[in-house]
Amino acid sequence: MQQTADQQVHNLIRGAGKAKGETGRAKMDIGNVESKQISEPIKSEAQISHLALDIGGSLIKLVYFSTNSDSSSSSSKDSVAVSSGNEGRTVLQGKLHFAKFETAKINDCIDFIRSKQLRLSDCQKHGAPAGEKCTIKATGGGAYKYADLFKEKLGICLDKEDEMDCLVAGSNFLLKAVHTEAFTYMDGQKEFVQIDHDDLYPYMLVNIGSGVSMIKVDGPGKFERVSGTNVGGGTFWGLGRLLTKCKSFDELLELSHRGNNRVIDMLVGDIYGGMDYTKIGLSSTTIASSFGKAISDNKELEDYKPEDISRSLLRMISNNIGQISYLNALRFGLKRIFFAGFFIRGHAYTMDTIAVAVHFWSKGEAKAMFLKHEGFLGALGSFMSYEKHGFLNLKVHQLVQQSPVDAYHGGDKIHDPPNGELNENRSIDCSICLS
Ligand SMILES: Nc1ncnc2c1ncn2[C@@H]1O[C@H](COP(=O)(O)OP(=O)(O)OP(=O)(O)O)[C@@H](O)[C@H]1O
Ligand SMILES: CC(C)(CO)[C@@H](O)C(=O)NCCC(=O)O
Repeated sequence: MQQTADQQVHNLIRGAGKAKGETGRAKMDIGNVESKQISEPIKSEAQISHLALDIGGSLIKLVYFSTNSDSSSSSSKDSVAVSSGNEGRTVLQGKLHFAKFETAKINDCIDFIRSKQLRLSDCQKHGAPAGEKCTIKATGGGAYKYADLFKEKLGICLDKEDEMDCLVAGSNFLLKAVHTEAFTYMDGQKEFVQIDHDDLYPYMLVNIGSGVSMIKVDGPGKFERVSGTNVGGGTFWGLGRLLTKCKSFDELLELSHRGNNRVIDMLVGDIYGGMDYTKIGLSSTTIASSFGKAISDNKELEDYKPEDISRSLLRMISNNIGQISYLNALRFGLKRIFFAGFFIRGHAYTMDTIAVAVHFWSKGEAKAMFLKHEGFLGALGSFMSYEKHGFLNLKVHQLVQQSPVDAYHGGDKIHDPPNGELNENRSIDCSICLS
């Protein structure tokens, strides 16, 4: 059922603890979380509950709730018993936090969770029958692949949630609850999009992870994965690594800033002697063939600058995804396409290329939009699926651009994306209501 504007922040989430008869709180600490310093001393205390995971082909995403701990580590100070509409329930004020790790470095993620002291004993302390394992919600292929590893190393069972369900739940939640979530990006201009909650559906969700999923969303829990492509973020990073010898995704992305794709791409003008092909609407600067110049240049790979290769590759993949997305939106008459997934990284050139592709192929009819919490849809959806096990009501107060906790936030500390967006560092002020 669609929520009204006033109701939308009261998404009902049930905590796993309810099923076990506990209060839904587990005592955990926020530590120094530079992944290489996981075992460093804990810097600050906070009550953390309801950790959820999305374990993808490239990255592991974590979403967790912590109570405010600025003044005290006492849970009673942070939790507020609220009367109207919440009789008999405990309301915890706090933040939703986001962190990520490379899937190839899953042990860093496990160490991070361990540093939060999410212990089996906490689950049992709060009422889990002896012998019953501590469980956390998890989605993505890794929830299956790494289930035994989590059990073995942390004694934690992964309670698996469907990846597409979680992506859609996360997307619907963000679009309704965070009013500066969606934005357009064109010619270097970012513009926030006001979402009309009564006119959100249908829309196309394109999640660009390692691979790409295109999902037609018709309502809460109502969706169909209508297409996908294996040419996605994994392709950019994988091919880019081989072609440039870059050591990290961010280095590859960074390189693309300085590159000139025209050195490698064959343009319409290269074929038409510098002229436009006006009759079919192609300007001389349109890319006729990505990497096409490499066939005639008589150059070896080493003769090309890594930055030019990176830029051509990024352009090729972003353009292709934009085009396929639009063609699928066209199949279903969808005008709004939201792009998410960690491939985007709030990166100007990527967003611009996708937006131009959608604009070009739709002749301005369809609109590409991007999400601030782009890479965390699945993890958020996973977090929200706690509703299946108990009562927990999540209320978002506001989006905080840069949380104080960010100074020691989790995950692999990476360079700031070029446009200054720190997507994995955002936290959301909210409260959860336990009953
Ligand atoms: N620090 C990083 N390390 C590796 N890849 C990164 C990084 N930052 C962004 N990326 C990009 O994000 C992609 C992964 O995005 P995302 O986490 O949304 O997908 P995933 O869940 O890993 O993949 P899938 O859903 O296909 O299993 C990578 O393939 C890469 O293009
Ligand atoms: C396989 C998944 C769903 C895993 O997240 C993703 O990587 C994806 O959508 N890949 C594209 C597969 C395809 O439709 O061709």
